[in-house]
Amino acid sequence: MNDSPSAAQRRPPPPIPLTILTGFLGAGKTTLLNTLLAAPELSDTLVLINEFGEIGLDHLFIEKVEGDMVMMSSGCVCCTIRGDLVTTLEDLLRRLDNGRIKPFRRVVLETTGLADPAPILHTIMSHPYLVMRFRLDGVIAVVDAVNGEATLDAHEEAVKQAAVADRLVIAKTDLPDGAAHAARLTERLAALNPGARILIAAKGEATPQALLDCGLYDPATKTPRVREWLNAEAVESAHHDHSHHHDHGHRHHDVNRHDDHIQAFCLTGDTPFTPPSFDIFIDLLRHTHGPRLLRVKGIVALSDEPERPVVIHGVQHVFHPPHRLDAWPDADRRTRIVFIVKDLDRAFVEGLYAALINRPAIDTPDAEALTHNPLAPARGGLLG
Ligand SMILES: Nc1nc2c(ncn2[C@@H]2O[C@H](COP(=O)(O)OP(=O)(O)OP(=O)(O)O)[C@@H](O)[C@H]2O)c(=O)[nH]1
Repeated sequence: MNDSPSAAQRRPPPPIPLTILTGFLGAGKTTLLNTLLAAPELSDTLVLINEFGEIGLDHLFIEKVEGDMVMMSSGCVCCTIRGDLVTTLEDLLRRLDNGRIKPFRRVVLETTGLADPAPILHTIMSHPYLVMRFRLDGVIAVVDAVNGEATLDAHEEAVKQAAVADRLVIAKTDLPDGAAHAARLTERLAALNPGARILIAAKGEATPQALLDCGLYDPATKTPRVREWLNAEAVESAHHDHSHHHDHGHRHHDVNRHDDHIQAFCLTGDTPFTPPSFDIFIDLLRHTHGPRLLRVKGIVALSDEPERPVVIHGVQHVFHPPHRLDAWPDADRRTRIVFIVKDLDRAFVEGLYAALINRPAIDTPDAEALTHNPLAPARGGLLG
């Protein structure tokens, strides 16, 4: 049956994929963007530049479109965020819906080199309208092989940028200084963010195919790609390697090193949560440790419908509305949640999980105590 025009008009348009391109000052973000924009996959892309201070992109611009909008030599439209990200995105959607702007199919948001990407992810995910219109496709962080290690030592923002990324692009390995540092930098980045793929720009690895559509949904088949998105196996095996190094004293914990405040781990468990205990798990985590949760992604087994897991995605205290899948993506039926955290003890998260699935442990409240706590957050949480 055909939809009436009014029904078709009421249906919200498919969400637009939004990629966040980050990396420290001078790392090579614009250079990478220029290369990517030349590819047909990025035609009809809207580029948003969140510049800090002076805009050094004049070489990209050929034609003024309207206000802050410019047409770039690639044919893509570019806009500079001068004020608020939400206002800019809302304004762009209005212009798109009114046909006052060249239609775009994808958005790339280049952050300032000094940006902590977590609040940007958080802003988009927590906005009731933007979360419907945009689909967070992925975070790409560019790291400069020449200065990368020094930058990671000196700037916590750079560590956070690398830690929350889905893809890490190492630039400038074509320079002798860069080539010399590439192996050590790669190792450090892999320890910091074991779930992210590392791509070397000078080897031509940073292609649109490798960088785009790395979110949860495959836009072509419209099926979830949980396994690749989580990359939980990589996070788990990196944790084992890391413990091994600790056991042998090869790597020393340095409280002043930014990397040592950030860790990635995967919580894995066979026992499903009950829906109320899962709500409490997330509520307690975000209320007690919200700012420490740089990124949380997972697939979760719930006891009400064990064959239909829930996918979660959170940044700080904001969580995307959980999404029920029709089935498990593979034979593995375990809950797997990848945590990228700052100054948060893995044992706390594991203890909370154990308590909520009723695995007894010394000095840990059981699920009954947590779910029937009169001080616990009221119902109506993530799962309603
Ligand atoms: N040799 C070499 N130079 C590069 C590479 N990537 C970037 N550069 C150079 O590094 C400088 C900074 O690159 P940009 O792409 O402007 O870096 P950015 O991260 O956008 O910089 P900001 O916007 O200032 O934060 C430029 O001079 C680039 O030409 C690379 O892979 N190899």
